[in-house]
Amino acid sequence: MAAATIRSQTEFVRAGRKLLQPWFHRFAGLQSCSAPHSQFFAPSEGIMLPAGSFNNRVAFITGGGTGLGRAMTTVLSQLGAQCVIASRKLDILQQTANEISRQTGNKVHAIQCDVRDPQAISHCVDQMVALTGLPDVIINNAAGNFICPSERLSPNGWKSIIDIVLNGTAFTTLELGKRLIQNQKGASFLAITTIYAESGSGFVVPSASAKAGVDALYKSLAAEWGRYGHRFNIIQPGPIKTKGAFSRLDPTGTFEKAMIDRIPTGRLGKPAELANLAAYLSSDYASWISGAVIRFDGGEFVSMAGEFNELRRVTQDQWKMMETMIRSTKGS
Ligand SMILES: CCC/C=C/C=C/C(=O)SCCNC(=O)CCNC(=O)[C@H](O)C(C)(C)COP(=O)(O)OP(=O)(O)OC[C@H]1O[C@@H](n2cnc3c(N)ncnc32)[C@H](O)[C@@H]1OP(=O)(O)O
Ligand SMILES: NC(=O)C1=CN([C@@H]2O[C@H](COP(=O)(O)OP(=O)(O)OC[C@H]3O[C@@H](n4cnc5c(N)ncnc54)[C@H](OP(=O)(O)O)[C@@H]3O)[C@@H](O)[C@H]2O)C=CC1
Repeated sequence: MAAATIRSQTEFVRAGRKLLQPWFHRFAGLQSCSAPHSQFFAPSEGIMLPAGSFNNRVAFITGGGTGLGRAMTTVLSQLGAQCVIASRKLDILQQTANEISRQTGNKVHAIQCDVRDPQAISHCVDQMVALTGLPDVIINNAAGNFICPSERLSPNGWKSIIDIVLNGTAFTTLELGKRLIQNQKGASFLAITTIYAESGSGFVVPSASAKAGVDALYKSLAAEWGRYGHRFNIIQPGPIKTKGAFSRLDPTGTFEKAMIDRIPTGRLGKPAELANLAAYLSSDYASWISGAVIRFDGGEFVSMAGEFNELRRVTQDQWKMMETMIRSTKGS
């Protein structure tokens, strides 16, 4: 029975790839997914900041049990922070917390919390205060997403993404912000959005709308709450392979090559690279950075934006021919 299910899932994925392959080649213009020039941009995945940079600090990371949240928690914990991770699935959180604590020697706490529910957030913060006190670092990383033609989207499909991403970030930020203000405690807030928060994107319209809202929320609060000692920054990542993201955005594995092909640095990002940037922005080394929006995408955004960027594919012979044609044109 299990074998039959696995076989049918494999066949389903194969069928999906086959179905999408002609579309993929026609529209992405892909010849090959290999990018030899990525050798110039090899990732450095070691920890960047000096040891102890987060000693005596508490960091709160939503969605810290998996993917990029887990990577950020690992780096902050390695740098001395006491971390608190929160999301819906307590078993996954606890497993991650135990593994990171064991690896770094610093305690990671796991608290169940659905960020869509303001009361659950308030309860989560109560638990955190009892365990660690209020945080110095807050990373709003929890998200939900799936690719879907907008004409297939139900009201609840729209609502589920807006609730996790925009409302979840707002509820978490407001709850913590108010308590920090009351306690006259400064903090660094960081939101993980995405490159298409800026451009918008078809097929992920609820996510694009919610992430754009988060960008506006964080830029606005950077202006308003500096007077309380609070910094607000945003990282907009491009594609970084995690199970959570790629299972919802590239379920057949068809689009990964197209992403790599259009990224000027020729590869996807690595969770550890994002974690180093997040740690820097959350650290005292970045105490003069607030209201910043950092695009972290190997150049993908500008690569997709420029009218003539597809001319990268033109060969030297084709250039020679075109140059001759252009130079031979007289008058307008
Ligand atoms: C590549 C570069 C840019 C990348 C950007 C990446 C951005 C990211 O955010 S990646 C993060 C991805 N991680 C996750 O999504 C993890 C968490 N996700 C989830 O838990 C689920 O996927 C979901 C977001 C759907 C929420 O799960 P929940 O159990 O709360 O909801 P459901 O009851 O399953 O669904 C709620 C309504 O949505 C409809 N729906 C779900 N999936 C789809 C789909 N694939 N297509 C269309 N509609 C979908 C579902 O039917 C429900 O609506 P309704 O039936 O009307 O009740
Ligand atoms: N990977 C990528 O290519 C990119 C990712 N991003 C962003 O990076 C962040 C991390 O994504 P990534 O690590 O890839 O994906 P994951 O799916 O691994 O991370 C999403 C996390 O959000 C948590 N979460 C979802 N819904 C809720 C909820 N209602 N309440 C609390 N927590 C919730 C999930 O935990 P649980 O299920 O336990 O609740 C999970 O840990 C997201 O903000 C995403 O938008 C942006 C651009 C690119």
